[in-house]
Amino acid sequence: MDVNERIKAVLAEHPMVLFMKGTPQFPMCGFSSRAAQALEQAGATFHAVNVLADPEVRAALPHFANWPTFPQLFIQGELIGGCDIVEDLKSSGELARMALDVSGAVRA
Ligand SMILES: N[C@@H](CCC(=O)N[C@@H](CS)C(=O)NCC(=O)O)C(=O)O
Repeated sequence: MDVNERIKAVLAEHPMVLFMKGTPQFPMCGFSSRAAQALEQAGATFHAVNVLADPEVRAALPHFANWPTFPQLFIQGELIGGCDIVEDLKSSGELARMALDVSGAVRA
């Protein structure tokens, strides 16, 4: 499976995916740490992919998503954005609503 197929497979398997540097428990970059924290504070259940552990995904995702930096949050296969956008969505309450919608979609 090539790297784009692997990215698509992760996005198909998990409704919320955060591509980040490090893990939510051990983030390796402040931006990734803040995005993961915002998701946790919003009550989101998300799948995290450590791009530092997968150089192929790290190199391919900016082209795949047309977004140059990490972290990158995807919801139901669509790019939502990076740390700034995730924090804005959390502050407005929208991230919690999106997380609820996703969990409802999983239950349905
Ligand atoms: N303002 C950005 C900040 C993210 C950012 O600048 N990330 C850098 C440092 S972690 C990055 O991914 N650089 C490219 C790379 O390391 O591949 C956001 O909202 O996510």
